[in-house]
Amino acid sequence: MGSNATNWKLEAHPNMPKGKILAMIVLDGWGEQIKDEYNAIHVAPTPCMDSFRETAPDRWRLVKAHGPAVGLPTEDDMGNSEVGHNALGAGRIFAQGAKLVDSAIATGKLFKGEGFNYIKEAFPTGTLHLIGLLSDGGVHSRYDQLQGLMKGAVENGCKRLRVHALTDGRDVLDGTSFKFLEMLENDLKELREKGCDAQVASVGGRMYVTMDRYDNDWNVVKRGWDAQVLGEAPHKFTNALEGLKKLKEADPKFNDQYCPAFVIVDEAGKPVGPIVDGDAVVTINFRADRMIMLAKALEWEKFDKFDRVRVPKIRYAGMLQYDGELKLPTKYLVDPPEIERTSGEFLVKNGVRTFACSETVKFGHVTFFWNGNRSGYFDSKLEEYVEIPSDSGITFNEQPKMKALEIGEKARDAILSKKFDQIRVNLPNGDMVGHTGDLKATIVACEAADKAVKLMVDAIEQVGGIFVITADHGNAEDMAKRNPKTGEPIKDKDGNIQILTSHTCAPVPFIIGGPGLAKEIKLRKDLPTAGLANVAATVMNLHGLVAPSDYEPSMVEWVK
Ligand SMILES: O=C(O)[C@@H](CO)OP(=O)(O)O
Ligand SMILES: [Mn+2]
Ligand SMILES: [Mn+2]
Repeated sequence: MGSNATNWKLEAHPNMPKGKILAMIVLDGWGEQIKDEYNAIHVAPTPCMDSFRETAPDRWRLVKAHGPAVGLPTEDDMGNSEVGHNALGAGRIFAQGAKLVDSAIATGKLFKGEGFNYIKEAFPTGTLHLIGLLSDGGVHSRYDQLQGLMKGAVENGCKRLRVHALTDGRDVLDGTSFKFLEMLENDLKELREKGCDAQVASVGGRMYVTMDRYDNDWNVVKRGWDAQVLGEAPHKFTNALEGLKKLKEADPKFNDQYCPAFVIVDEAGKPVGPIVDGDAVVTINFRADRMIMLAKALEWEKFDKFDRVRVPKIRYAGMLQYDGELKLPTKYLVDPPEIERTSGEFLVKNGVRTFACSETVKFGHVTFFWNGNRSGYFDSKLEEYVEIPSDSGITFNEQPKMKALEIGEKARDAILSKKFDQIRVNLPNGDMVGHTGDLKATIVACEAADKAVKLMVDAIEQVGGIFVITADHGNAEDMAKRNPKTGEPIKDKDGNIQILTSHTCAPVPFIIGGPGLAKEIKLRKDLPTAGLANVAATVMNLHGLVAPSDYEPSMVEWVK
């Protein structure tokens, strides 16, 4: 159903009252896991979060936050912020980027589409550049999709191929960049045997090169631009894998996420793959947030974020279109999921005044992702979105409290002002610090997030409101790689654990409470497999409204 045909009116709920101020709190990266020393949430003092389960166990449950429950291909796919917030906001499960690309490649549809035809025009005389995250994490990209794309491009006439690889270590174990680069080198060798001049052109770690988001730090994108487009970087090597090895040897603190940028040069010292006029470029990530800034640099004529020095005339396509509102990029290989009629839009159109807040690194999560990958307000008279600037240029284990307190205070003030019906926040700590793999810092991070929750819950007490607390996926609850059968942390011969920097497949808590929550409102017992997509209808009920019939069912009911 297109938005033109949409009936936006939501019926009043027969029993649940309207007009309660509702705090919608998302703890990023906060799952439920074995309570041992590698569970940072368990180790951290989190008296507020603990109290809900202890004092009102019937208002506490777990919900699914990974795999098919959030539109990902398989049960082995851990959750992530994009799919998690999409599901939370949309109230329905959409086949997500990962799945859409899989099927477009498997059916060959990708190679017949408008986007591919567009870049194909460059094949006879130009080079095809593929830029993106090199791992099988499945959060932003997947290696088998890159393989499929390279193979299909060569079959469709690509004669010269360059890969600009971004090492991961965040969605996969740190140190695996070597394995993936080796796989890539082997695949490129095979393509060369088929007559395509295929090589790695540049490498850099995702958090230091290219994959910034929400305009947090344009230097990150500039480093990538210099290496990928201009062929300039602080390090130059004739072989990618050797380059990676040398950088690791030279720096004891080396890790995949922050690998410095380097370019591959030929025997004469000339970069093998700068991007030049007449080339084609594809950004291979399917996930939007960390590709948007690069897409702007590649596509926008007017651009003042950094000096691009040289702007090549290229044919550029994204794996997906990353921003439907901005139509960015204009060309793309796979149609993104059409996430329409989100709860945010419904609620605003039914007069629910909405306040949303996070710090920069997660700001788009409670706005852009929540609203179905859509930027901006639905109705600027009824909405206010506040972004608190994140620290930039540091890894978050250096400042694990991040801006939790500031977010909590802003939300508290918004609650107490009574100017809003819904106050929605994302608290990034568990996730952002969890990704650093620093257990001690993650414990501090979880404590800070708990304090922020307390600020909001106390404010809800004062205004007689309702709170809803959940998370978008797991992360901080598990900082060690575990044996999948026993759940025991895997230890090496020296007894050291393998640090887990990634998200998890754990379920996440879902909690309701507050003085405005009538005692007749109960969590349903008949939805044991409910997931994040069930939250939107629940929240609509708590606002006194009946959810649209195609939404996943509400987890609450009125019991006399
Ligand atoms: O940092 C990110 O991009 C992802 C992990 O790849 O985390 P999140 O989904 O929580 O934003
Ligand atoms: Mn997240
Ligand atoms: Mn994360």
